[in-house]
Amino acid sequence: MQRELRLDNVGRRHSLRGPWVLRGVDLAVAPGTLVRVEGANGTGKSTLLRLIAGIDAPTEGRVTGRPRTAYVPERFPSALPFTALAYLIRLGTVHGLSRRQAAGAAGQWLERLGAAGYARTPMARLSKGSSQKVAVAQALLGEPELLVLDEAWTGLDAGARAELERAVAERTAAGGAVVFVDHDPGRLAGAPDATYTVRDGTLHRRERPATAPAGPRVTVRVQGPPGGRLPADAHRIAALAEETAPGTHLLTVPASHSDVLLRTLLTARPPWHVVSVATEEPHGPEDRR
Ligand SMILES: Nc1ncnc2c1ncn2[C@@H]1O[C@H](COP(=O)(O)OP(=O)(O)OP(=O)(O)O)[C@@H](O)[C@H]1O
Repeated sequence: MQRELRLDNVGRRHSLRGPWVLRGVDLAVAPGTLVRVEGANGTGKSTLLRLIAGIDAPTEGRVTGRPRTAYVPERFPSALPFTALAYLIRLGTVHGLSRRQAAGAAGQWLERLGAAGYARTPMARLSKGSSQKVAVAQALLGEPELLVLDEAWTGLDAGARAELERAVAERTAAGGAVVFVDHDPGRLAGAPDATYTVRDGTLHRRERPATAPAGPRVTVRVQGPPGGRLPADAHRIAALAEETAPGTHLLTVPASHSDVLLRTLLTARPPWHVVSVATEEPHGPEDRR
């Protein structure tokens, strides 16, 4: 993702004289960042996410810098006349993949989300959870520069929930941006670069998370090749990076991001040696970022 998506003085109402759902919204979503959006029921979170995803247009104001975007809506239209795989291949080609690439990516995402067994099931016959996996897969298969997730974890089983957290970490590590709403305050705890609350028809940035728990973190001690510099991707993923001795680095990441960090280090050229991995529970407010 090269540019930041910007919302400038954006407002949305659904009819000419109807109430404004949102007004005066300014937001910049920079490449590589994870943004959480919170707010009480009916305050306009989904409205905002549809504007960010580009499937709805503002009544006033401007949205600029649109990157390649994918979206998991709050309600996914599952009664479609396709099998899960056929639907994903079709969506993949819409996202610019060849049929072959789309089939490969679709199979891979269904496998990762634990839904490979449903590939040939008609969408209309899928359970709510399985159809949610297809909704998630369709957004991930084109490796979007901006991923917009509206309650995307709802209805997923534990394995798929963890896989989606990993996918978010992968997207941001690759320089993409992710904007999400989730009712669980512990979702991707400690990972968002910014948290916003929708309140009174507009967006408020929360400078320091007050209520969201920081969540468990993982510290990874790594040793680089002689004279090696910490890979840039690892720097980006890590919340904290400290060189504790020449060539030895202590990296701290939210637990949801640890797999992606380890993969980045182990697949670096030349690879880094992982000396130790430890999970830390948060201690209290001073531990939050
Ligand atoms: N297409 C529409 N036409 C008219 N009003 C709408 C439309 N879509 C949303 N609204 C109204 O806009 C307001 C905000 O809705 P929105 O779904 O964005 O809230 P939300 O914060 O996502 O809610 P929830 O937490 O319950 O999902 C609500 O009052 C809703 O009734």
